[in-house]
Amino acid sequence: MLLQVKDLTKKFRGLMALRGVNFSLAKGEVLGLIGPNGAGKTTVINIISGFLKPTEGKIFFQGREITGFPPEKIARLGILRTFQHVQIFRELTVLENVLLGFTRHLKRRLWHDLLGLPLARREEKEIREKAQEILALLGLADIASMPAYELPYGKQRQVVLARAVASRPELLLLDEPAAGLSSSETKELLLFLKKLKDMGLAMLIVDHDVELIWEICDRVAVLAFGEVIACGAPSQVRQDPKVVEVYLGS
Ligand SMILES: Nc1ncnc2c1ncn2[C@@H]1O[C@H](COP(=O)(O)OP(=O)(O)OP(=O)(O)O)[C@@H](O)[C@H]1O
Repeated sequence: MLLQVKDLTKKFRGLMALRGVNFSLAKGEVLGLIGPNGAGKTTVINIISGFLKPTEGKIFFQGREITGFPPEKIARLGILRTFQHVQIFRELTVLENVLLGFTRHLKRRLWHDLLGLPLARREEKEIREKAQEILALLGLADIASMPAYELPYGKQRQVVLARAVASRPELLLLDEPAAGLSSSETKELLLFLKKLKDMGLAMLIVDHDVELIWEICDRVAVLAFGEVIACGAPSQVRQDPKVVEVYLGS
């Protein structure tokens, strides 16, 4: 298993936000996490990515326990999260934004720059080529030299995801990727996420757009009042009477 979440509990003062949450995610798998407002979805993402510590429970990544590790360390291990609000460098071009995604792999870079060694120039050329490759693969090549602020919101979302891909994560945690998008932008996002899936990237996706979730996810876990009330293939989960009652019915 790539990721295992075991008996996760989170208390915020008097409030039990999570009560014994269990689920796992295999390599290359796309898992959806849905549920009503306040169910605890963002809290799960915050704990996996190290932004919050659980009250109880453990997180394992590639067989290693990572519970309570700081966010930078978790990111270095290959778990990358995106936020509900787009975090983009508005003045930089699309290509430059994607180039920044490579910094996780640029350990030697600074020294070679300082010493003026040819390796730095060679490495930079290689990275530019790789960034162009990613943009081409994701259908963003034609906007590579545009400044990010000129792009519509939906495209900015895609650029943020392309930058995440450039850092070669093992697992992407997406917090409401479709929030604020129009229905045509959401359709475009779905195609984009399918490309990431075809690259073999594992993803945990939290979103209220259930159509997007049914389309892209291999399995879906439903959270209500801090508990997983159903987990399985989209076709099963969407017909589960409990899920219909607490989430879909409304
Ligand atoms: N830092 C915090 N301090 C206190 N309570 C919190 C904190 N973060 C979340 N909560 C509470 O924990 C519960 C779960 O919140 P969470 O944001 O994880 O839900 P969610 O399923 O992501 O909801 P939404 O779909 O509305 O984003 C809510 O009752 C929320 O008010």
